[in-house]
Amino acid sequence: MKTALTIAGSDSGGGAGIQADIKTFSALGVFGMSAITAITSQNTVEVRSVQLIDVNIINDQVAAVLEDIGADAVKIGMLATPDIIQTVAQCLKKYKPKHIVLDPVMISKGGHRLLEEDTMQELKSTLIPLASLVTPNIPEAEVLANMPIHNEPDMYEACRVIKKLGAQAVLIKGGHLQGNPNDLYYEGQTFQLFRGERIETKNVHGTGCTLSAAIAALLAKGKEMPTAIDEAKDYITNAIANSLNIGQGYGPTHHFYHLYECVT
Ligand SMILES: Nc1ncnc2c1ncn2[C@@H]1O[C@H](COP(=O)(O)OP(=O)(O)O)[C@@H](O)[C@H]1O
Ligand SMILES: Cc1ncc(COP(=O)(O)OP(=O)(O)O)c(N)n1
Repeated sequence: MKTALTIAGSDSGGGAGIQADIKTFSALGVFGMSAITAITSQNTVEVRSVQLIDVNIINDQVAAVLEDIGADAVKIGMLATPDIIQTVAQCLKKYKPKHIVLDPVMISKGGHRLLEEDTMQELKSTLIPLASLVTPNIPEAEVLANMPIHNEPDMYEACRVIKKLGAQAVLIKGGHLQGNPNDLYYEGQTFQLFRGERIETKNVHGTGCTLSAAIAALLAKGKEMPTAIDEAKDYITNAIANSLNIGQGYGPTHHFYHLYECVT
């Protein structure tokens, strides 16, 4: 049984964060474990409050898991402060997991900041260089690349800029652009565009979390990076197509166990 550890925030609404990650790991046949960095009180409409977890508790969660069980892949989500980023980076340097997928969560779909202002530089200098893959959406890529992204050609330039921050590879997700949601992968030599067809739905809460968790799970299962991204793209597309109409706002993308057959 392959294992994956998510180091991220808790979403009480169940659609994003460690809840989305664990559901995705399980749906893809990987044993999921979690180290919680923040407790968020949220639903499909809003984030009502956030309680950050003490860095010593974050460190202990990661150490407890990696010293006993280990992890074939690590997925990183919401890390709200420089101290939390430094703590997680120290753990990654100590335990050296083979695959590290970093989803640079900054703002929730409902517009709530999940990353404090002074944390961006720490993310760039301390954490991104440790990542096997960093998976920004368009707004996050604009911040990381310090440039506007209006179209796919801009995505190519932004990939080059973000790659220079030190990650082994970059995947800029195209869902926030007009037109089809194509995602662009760049590992420093060549580009690969993973094409999608837009599904008209408001139920896109947690799509980024779910995609990065699916990539981590598939890497844990031994898939090469482009294959992992390709199969994770199929997974998230199916999840969106089968998403749940629950709550008043952005519904969650549903995690079907039968999707497991779609990507194996
Ligand atoms: N309406 C949609 N239909 C199909 N795929 C989508 C849709 N919106 C986003 N995606 C895909 O879902 C994943 C998450 O993308 P995106 O929404 O851009 O990131 P985030 O959820 O982090 O904001 C990407 O693979 C993207 O191409
Ligand atoms: C605890 C927590 N982590 C991440 C998010 C981001 O989820 P969402 O707002 O749906 O954005 P994407 O996952 O689609 O990038 C969150 N809301 N809460």
